[in-house]
Amino acid sequence: MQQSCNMQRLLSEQPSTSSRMCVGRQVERTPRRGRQLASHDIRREALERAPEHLADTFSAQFAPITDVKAKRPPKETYSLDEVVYKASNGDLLDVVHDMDALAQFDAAHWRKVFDARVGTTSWPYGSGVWSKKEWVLPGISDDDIVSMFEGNSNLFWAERFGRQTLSMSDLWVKQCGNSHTGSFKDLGMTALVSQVNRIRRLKPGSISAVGCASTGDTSAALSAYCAAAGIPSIVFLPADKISMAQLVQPIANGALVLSIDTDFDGCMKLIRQVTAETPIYLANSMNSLRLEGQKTAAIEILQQFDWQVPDWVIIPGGNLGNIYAFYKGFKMARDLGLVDKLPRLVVAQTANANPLYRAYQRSQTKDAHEARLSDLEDKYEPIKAKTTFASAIQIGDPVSIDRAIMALQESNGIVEEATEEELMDAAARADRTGMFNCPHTGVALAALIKLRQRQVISPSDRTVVVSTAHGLKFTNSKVDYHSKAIPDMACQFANPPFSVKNDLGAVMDALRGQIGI
Ligand SMILES: Cc1ncc(COP(=O)(O)O)c(C=O)c1O
Ligand SMILES: N[C@@H](CCOP(=O)(O)O)C(=O)O
Repeated sequence: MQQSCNMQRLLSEQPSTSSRMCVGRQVERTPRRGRQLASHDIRREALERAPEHLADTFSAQFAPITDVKAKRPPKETYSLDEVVYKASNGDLLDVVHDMDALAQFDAAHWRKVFDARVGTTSWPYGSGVWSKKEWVLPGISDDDIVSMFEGNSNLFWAERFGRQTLSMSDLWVKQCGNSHTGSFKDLGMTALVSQVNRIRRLKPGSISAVGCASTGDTSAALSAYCAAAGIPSIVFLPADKISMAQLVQPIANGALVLSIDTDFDGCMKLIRQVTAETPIYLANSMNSLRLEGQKTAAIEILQQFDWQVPDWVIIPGGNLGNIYAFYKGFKMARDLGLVDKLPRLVVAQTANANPLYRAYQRSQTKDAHEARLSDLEDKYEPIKAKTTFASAIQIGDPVSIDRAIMALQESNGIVEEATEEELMDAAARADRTGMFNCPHTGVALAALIKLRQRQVISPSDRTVVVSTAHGLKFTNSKVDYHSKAIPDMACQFANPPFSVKNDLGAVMDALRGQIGI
C-alpha cells in the first residue's frame, strides 16, 4: 500500500498533503495540471510535495562494471553520496538500481508515469531526464536537482534524406544537440551536478569545485549547470583543438578555463590526477553518474516510437560513455518489460580517432564485416588521435572502453568508421534535406551510408541516427567546406554564395545562370 501510494503521488500533479487520502483510482482521475504561471515557484512546490519516501522505495548505488557484466552480486558497493570514480581494483563503476523495487510496478504503470510527465512544467518532471527520476537518481530530493528542463529532444523523421540518399523509409534522427548548451552532455550533467549539489549540502566542504577535461561539449554543459547552481567549475581544454563557439561557452558561464598545450587524452590524464588529490569533483563520463542522465535519451526514443524498438541506433563515439548510456537505457526498459528487445547498436568513429574500430577490424572473422565481439577486449589498443573535423571525438584513449565493449557485445553491435571526406560529405548531403549537422553527426550518417551500401541495414529497417551536438557549434567546418577551402577534399556538396554587384541586371544574370529563371 505504501508503495502504490508513493506511485500515485508521483502520478499526481497536485501537491500531496498529509490530509489527502492516497487512493489509487481517485488520484489517477485528478486532471493533469497544464502550464503554470512564470511567477509560480515550482521548485518550492516540489519541496512541499516532499517525495522523500522515494528514497525508501527505490535506490541505486555504485558497483564495479565487471560484476554488472558478469551478472553477479557486486563484491563492493558504494553510496552515490561518496566521492568515488573507480572500484578498488581500478574497474569502472556503474550505477546499479534496485531492479526488484522498480519491478514491483508493471510496465504499463511506468509507461503511463513517464508519458504523463512529458511537456509539463512540474518540477522536476518537465525535464526529459527527471521525468524518469526513479530510474535515474531515485534518492535525490527534488530541491537538490539542478535542471534546465533538458531532454525531450525531437526525433526527426529524415524522410527525404532516407528516401533520396539511402532508399530508406524509416530513418530518424534523434536531435540531442537541440539542447540548452547544444549537445547531449546536458542530459548527463543535470544528473551529476544535482548529485554534487546534494553531497555539498550533506557534507559541507567535501567538494569545492567540479572539473572536467573536454573537447568542448562536456565543458559547456558543466559550466552552465554549475553556474545555475552557484558551484565553481574548472575546465581543462586542449589548446586550439575546440571550436570558438565551444570555447566561449565556459568563459561566458564563469568557469575557470585552462587551455592546455596537449590533446584531450593529455587533459584527461591531468584532470584525473587533480581530482584524485583535491576536493575537485570529476565530471567526465568516467564518473558513471553522468551516464544515468544520458541513458534517458534511449528511453525517450522508445517513448517517441510509442514503446516500439528501432532495429538500429547509430551513435558517434569518442570517450565511449554515450554508447553504454544508450545500451543501459534500452536494457532497463527491456528488463522492466516496457519493450521486448534491444536495438542493434552501431558505434561510429572518425578514421582519425578510431581505436575501437581498429579493435573491431582486428576481431573480424572470415565473414567480412562481422566481428567476433568476444575478442574486442584482447584486440583493443589506445592510439594517438589525429586532427579531425569531428573535433569533439578526437580521442585516442577512451576512458569508457570497457563499458563500450560490453554494450556492443550485449547488443550484437557494429563499429564503423568515416574518413574526413566521408563525414563532411554526409553532413552536407543531409543538410541539403533540412538538417544542420555537426561533424560528429556526419560521422554517424557516413557510417549509415556505408552500412546501407553493404546491405547490412535494409531499406525498411527502422534506424535512428543520434545527432549529438548542434551544427551551430561547428560553423567553421561548414564554412571551410562550402568555401571549398579544405585541402585534398572535393567538397562535392558545397554550395558557396555568389558575389553579385548591386545591380538588377547582374542579379538577374546570376539567377538565370544558376536556377534558369
Ligand atoms: C558532439 C559529440 N558527439 C559525440 C561524442 C562522443 O561521446 P562519447 O565520448 O560518450 O563517446 C562527444 C564527446 O565525446 C561529443 O561532444
Ligand atoms: N566530447 C567530450 C569528451 C569528453 O567526454 P566525457 O563524456 O567523458 O566528458 C567533450 O565534449 O568534452
